[in-house]
Amino acid sequence: MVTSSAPGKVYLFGEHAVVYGEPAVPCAIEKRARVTAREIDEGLRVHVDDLTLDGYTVEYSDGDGHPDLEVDESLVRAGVGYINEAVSQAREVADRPDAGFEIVVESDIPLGAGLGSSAAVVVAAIDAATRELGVELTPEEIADRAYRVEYEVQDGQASRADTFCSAMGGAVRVEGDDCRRIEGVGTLPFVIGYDGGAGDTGELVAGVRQLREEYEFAADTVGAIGDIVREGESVLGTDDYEALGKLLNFNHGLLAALGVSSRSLDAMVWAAREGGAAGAKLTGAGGGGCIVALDETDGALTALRYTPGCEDAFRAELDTDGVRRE
Ligand SMILES: Nc1ncnc2c1ncn2[C@@H]1O[C@H](COP(=O)(O)OP(=O)(O)OP(=O)(O)O)[C@@H](O)[C@H]1O
Ligand SMILES: C[C@@](O)(CCO)CC(=O)[O-]
Repeated sequence: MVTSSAPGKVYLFGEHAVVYGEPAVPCAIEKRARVTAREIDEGLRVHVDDLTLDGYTVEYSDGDGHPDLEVDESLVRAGVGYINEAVSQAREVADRPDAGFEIVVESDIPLGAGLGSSAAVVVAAIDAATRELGVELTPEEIADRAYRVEYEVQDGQASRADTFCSAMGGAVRVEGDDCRRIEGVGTLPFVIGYDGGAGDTGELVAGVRQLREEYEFAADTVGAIGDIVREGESVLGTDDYEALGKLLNFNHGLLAALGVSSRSLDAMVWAAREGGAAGAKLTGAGGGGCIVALDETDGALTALRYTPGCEDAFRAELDTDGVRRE
């Protein structure tokens, strides 16, 4: 039996624009998904705890119905898809097409909220299942296999950013197929606000695509996000949180212009800024979910906790570890 874990992430800069070949900088955070894999005679049994924040448990096997009636069927179907594909990757890598698995998934990362829950689950699952079959992949190989899973399950709507960041840990830079770790970043005082909701990544990406096709200035806006990322890279590692924060604020404004913010995300961004954060922006696909702020003091955290619509607020340090065996 092998247990592996992998971190979630926030985008310091560049979500959405990364879909059009601009660079992005996601950062791994100390919130993890843990997956345990045990080889069994045949088939696939999966136990999922915390599929929603309310902590339902779902159990299913190949071909079975889904006996848990309390969890939304589409959520279960999507969850099944990620695990099935991750297990297929492990079977292929080990050249064991018929290997059976019992898989247990536990995760601290809210779903569809911009913190990369699916990537963390897939990365941890591939690592645990391959090790259980006696094969050890490098983090880069796991990142590549996990990207193929996300690409498959999300119908081609996936960049390499989430999976590469989760596998490698730390701050990373992704531009098309070019993925690398950014060394020497030091600490980043992330504060996260969560509105309890989620966004539909596919729909939000499609909305930006449409705007980009309709208006040249929307295409320019996407390009300007790329400029912010390039500027941000030169500030990373200097501990100049004020300069970084200003760029976070600018990035949020452009994402809002592209229509991917929401009332509750904007409210949390403003609460964090007024609480003293150096800057704040939505993270991930948007529409609902999480914002990320930079704040060394407790000001933004306290302000978020008193903000109507903010369900949870917490600190999440940069996690320099990527996928690891527990
Ligand atoms: N603990 C878990 N157990 C099983 N499946 C999970 C778990 N966490 C996430 N998933 C799967 O990942 C899906 C969410 O992935 P999605 O890509 O929509 O959002 P995200 O990765 O959380 O956020 P974002 O891509 O905006 O950063 C869930 O609907 C579920 O299918
Ligand atoms: C919106 C997006 O840029 C980030 C979602 O986490 C989509 C992607 O890169 O796959």
